[in-house]
Amino acid sequence: MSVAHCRMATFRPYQLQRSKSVSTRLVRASFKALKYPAAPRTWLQCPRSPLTTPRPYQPPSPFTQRLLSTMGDSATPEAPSHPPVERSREDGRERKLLHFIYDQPNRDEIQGNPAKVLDLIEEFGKTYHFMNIGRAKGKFIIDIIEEKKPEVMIELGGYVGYSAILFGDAVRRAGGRHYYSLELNPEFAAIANMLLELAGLRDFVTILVGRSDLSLDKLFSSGHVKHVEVMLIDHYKPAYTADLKLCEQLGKIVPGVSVVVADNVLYPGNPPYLEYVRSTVEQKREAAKKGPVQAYDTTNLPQRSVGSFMPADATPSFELTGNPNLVYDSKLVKPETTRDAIEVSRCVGIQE
Ligand SMILES: C[S@@+](CC[C@H](N)C(=O)[O-])C[C@H]1O[C@@H](n2cnc3c(N)ncnc32)[C@H](O)[C@@H]1O
Repeated sequence: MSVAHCRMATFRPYQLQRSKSVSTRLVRASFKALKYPAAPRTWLQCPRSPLTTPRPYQPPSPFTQRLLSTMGDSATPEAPSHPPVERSREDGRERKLLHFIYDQPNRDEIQGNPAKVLDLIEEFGKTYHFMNIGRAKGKFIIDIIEEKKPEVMIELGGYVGYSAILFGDAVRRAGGRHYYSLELNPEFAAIANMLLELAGLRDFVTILVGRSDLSLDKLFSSGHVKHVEVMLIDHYKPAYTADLKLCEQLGKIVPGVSVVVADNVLYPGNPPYLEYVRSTVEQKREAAKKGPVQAYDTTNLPQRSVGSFMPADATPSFELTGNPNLVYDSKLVKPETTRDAIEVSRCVGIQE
């Protein structure tokens, strides 16, 4: 691998500091929202003794506001002056799922049975929409797991653990050693851990909470993961290309070994990612002449995707060039029953 194209990531302590303070504020905000769920306006206006008067409401900083606006009412530290708004996807459905599953009368039969936990997630998914990959697209990924028999599989974007249960079980059955699920939202991670526990996969699957790029860097630098065998990308749409480039420039994409699967490439779609994995080496070398970039490519991405999960002006934690010399055999795989598809990119060579 050429040294010129394989610059190590430049770590910026500023980025880490920023993400730490934001997560601290998020936790505080979540507790505040839980403590004062739906207090009427008069609640704030009641005369109080100086000892019990709440501190004047401090609005969050603009950065935190933008981050929180991507995460739903339960995380928004608004002054408790009006009832929470019911918005789709932000109505606590993930917590309701946990109660639904843990309230099953036959929990002893479910314990240790990944298929039964998946069935229950799907059953509850008839009432609420969940962002799970589903069985139809999942079947193709299970085929890849059975073919490649990865020792370790990584997923970017774990949500409530559906894909970690589906593919973690498949990796274990194929003789693998471990599954890492990288998830930004600690509440989703906590729910996923409870469902993994019920599925009997808690020891096999580790959820890393935080930004995927920082977690990937940690996994590689700690030696827990030597290189990418099978990786599912299913998280912040602008980060698909950035995180793949990070793996490339750290030397973790290996010809003949690494298979990268990206979800939602048709709906909501990910044109910059498809363009990157389908480009020739010459096209990528030309683009890389600009030098390392520390920004997400959001060209032709739906605005909704750019503002989901992360603030719309978020930037990667590292300067990125990728490795333009890597050659992929990249194909769309679309089940008949879904309108969406996955992109399966196999690294097949390195062009010097
Ligand atoms: C589509 S869902 C994942 C669904 C899951 N793979 C499944 O099929 O069950 C996307 C998840 O990615 C997480 N996410 C978004 N941006 C992220 C980031 N930068 N790092 C890690 N996780 C992220 C979100 O919190 C959300 O839970």
